[in-house]
Parts: sequence; structure tokens; C-alpha cells
Amino acid sequence: MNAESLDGRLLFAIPKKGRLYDKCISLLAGADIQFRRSNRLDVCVVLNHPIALVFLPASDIPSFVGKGDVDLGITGHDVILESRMDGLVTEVLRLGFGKCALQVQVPETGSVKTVDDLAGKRVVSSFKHLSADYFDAVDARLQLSQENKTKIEYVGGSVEAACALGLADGIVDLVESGDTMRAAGLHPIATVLETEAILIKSNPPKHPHLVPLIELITSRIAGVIAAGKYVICQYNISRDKLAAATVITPGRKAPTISPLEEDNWVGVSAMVEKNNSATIMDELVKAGAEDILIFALNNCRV
Ligand SMILES: Nc1ncnc2c1ncn2[C@@H]1O[C@H](COP(=O)(O)OP(=O)(O)OP(=O)(O)O)[C@@H](O)[C@H]1O
Ligand SMILES: O=P(O)(O)OC[C@H]1O[C@H](OP(=O)(O)OP(=O)(O)O)[C@H](O)[C@@H]1O
Repeated sequence: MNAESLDGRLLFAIPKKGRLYDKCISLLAGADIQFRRSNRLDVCVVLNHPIALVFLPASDIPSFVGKGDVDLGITGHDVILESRMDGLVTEVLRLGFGKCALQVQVPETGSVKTVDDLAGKRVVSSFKHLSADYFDAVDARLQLSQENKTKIEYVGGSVEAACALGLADGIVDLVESGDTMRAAGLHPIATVLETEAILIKSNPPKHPHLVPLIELITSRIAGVIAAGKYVICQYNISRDKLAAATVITPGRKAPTISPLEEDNWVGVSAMVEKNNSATIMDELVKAGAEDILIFALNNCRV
């Protein structure tokens, strides 16, 4: 591939590996963004849109987007805040995956029990700025002098080993299931940030002529995300019970109500949140609904 083949294309950064990679690839498939990535190549053109995908480390994506080197990107909210690209990056869409928390962790068996105990000691993290912001506030509250302030040390990975190695009294790192933390004999004492994957774009756009394409891609991705969140609930109910049932399934705008051949009966169809669908079905049964069906959505625009 040469530079000319990227001319005029929207550059879209995707994490090249790690926790967000697989979800990003299925989002692209759901949005019908077709590509063939040659082995080890980090830039590839999209076959059915004037887009090129750029596969980058998740933590580099905010600065690429902020500097306008790429137009659009997906990465974690944690690394967006850590990159200090405030104002140069616009959050377009929260994607609902890559959910985890940035937490302050200390050895389970040690003498440090609270954040105040840890203040003034040594903290190791890959999130140097977010950790410094957090402990600056703690140090200020405890009125620690300059020389007694918490010492934040950066490491690029394997942060959880720092306490066992005697390099730190506490760490600040990401936690999802907690397995990594527990395996290292650590436990959380505070949450700095809850995070998830986010679609971001350059602010201001470096290539204004690409704004309509960014909007199209955003709408497609929003459709894929919404399709994962909602299901269609369909049921039959007699007209006298309809008002109570539609309170349970109000739909997004309104439920679709169709008359049935059977006198006084209607069929109702409405989008409901997937996570609540079992409770909604229970309530519909109580309200007198029959033949309640739930259908998965493949894709949608809502
Ligand atoms: N355990 C996790 N559960 C959910 N999301 C996570 C988890 N760990 C990280 N993330 C999210 O994925 C992003 C990338 O983290 P990941 O650990 O996959 O990085 P990586 O690409 O392997 O880079 P590195 O080489 O720095 O570890 C994080 O910034 C965070 O938003
Ligand atoms: O609470 P858990 O479910 O155990 O997840 C937390 C771990 O996940 C991430 O690392 P990852 O496993 O992606 O590898 P990395 O350390 O190489 O980034 C993160 O840095 C934690 O170490």
C-alpha cells in the first residue's frame, strides 16, 4: 500500500490487540465496514467506503485522534483521559464494552488500609497523570508538604507485580473480574474512574469534507450497539387490558398495536431492554398477556 491509496480516505483507528480488539472487529462487521487485513499490516483500506483502518495500541489512539493524524478512533475512556487531549478529542458514542474500573490497590495483608494511609508513600501505575491527579487531591486534603507528597512512578505493564517486588506500597490499575488483582494478593481501597470503550473524533475535524461520512459511520455503529441492548417483545392481549400492558412495554416512541382476527384482541410489539426482558415478561403475564415472544435484533437505527 502507498500513501496515495490513503488520499482522501477517512482514517479510523482501531486497537491493534488486547481487550478491545475482538469487540471492535465485530462492531466493524455489524456496521458493514469491509476490509481484508494482510498479515501484520497496521493500515488497510476499507473495500466498500472511502475509509482506511489504522491498527494502533489502544493507549496511542487518543493522541493520534487529538492531533488529527486520524479522524476517528475507538479506545478506552481511561486512556483518553490519561492522554490529556482535553478539547482536542470529542466523545461521539459510548460503546458499552471494555467496562472496567481504575482502582487504587494495596496488599491484602499489609498495614495500608485506606487511601489516607497510602498518601505520602510510593504508588506505581501505567496511568501516571490520572494517579497524580487523584493523589494530588488526597495530599492537598491531608495538607502534606511538598517533600511528603505521594510519589507516583510509571511502569508500562505488569503493574500488579510492583508491591510484591518491593517497588510500591500501592498501585493504580484496571480491574474487571478482579482475578489479576487477587492473584497478586491485592485488594481495592478506592475507585479512581469507571471506564468503557468510546468512539472519538478529532476536534475540530481535520478534514471537514469527511464529516458526513463520520456521521454515517457513527449512526451505523450506534445501530449495532442498540441492537445488542434491545430485543423485540411481542404479545397478544384483550383490549380491556391493553392500557396496563403498554405501561409495561411503552416502546421507544410507542408500541405497535395491530388488531387480531379474534374479536376484542390485539397484538402488541415493542422494543424493550434485553437486560429487563425476563422481568417484563413476568409483568406481562400478570397483566393478562398471552403468547409472549422475544425476538433478537440483528441491527437497527433508533
Ligand atoms: N480487564 C479488562 N476488562 C475490560 N476492559 C479492559 C480490561 N483491561 C483493559 N481494558 C480496556 O482496554 C484498553 C486496552 O487495554 P489492554 O490491556 O487490552 O491493552 P493492550 O493493548 O494489551 O496494551 P498494553 O500492551 O499496554 O497492555 C484499556 O485502556 C481499557 O479501556
Ligand atoms: O480484573 P481482571 O479481569 O483480571 O482484568 C484486569 C487486568 O486486565 C488488564 O490487563 P490484560 O489482561 O488485558 O493484560 P495486560 O496487563 O497485558 O494489559 C489490566 O491491565 C489488568 O491487569
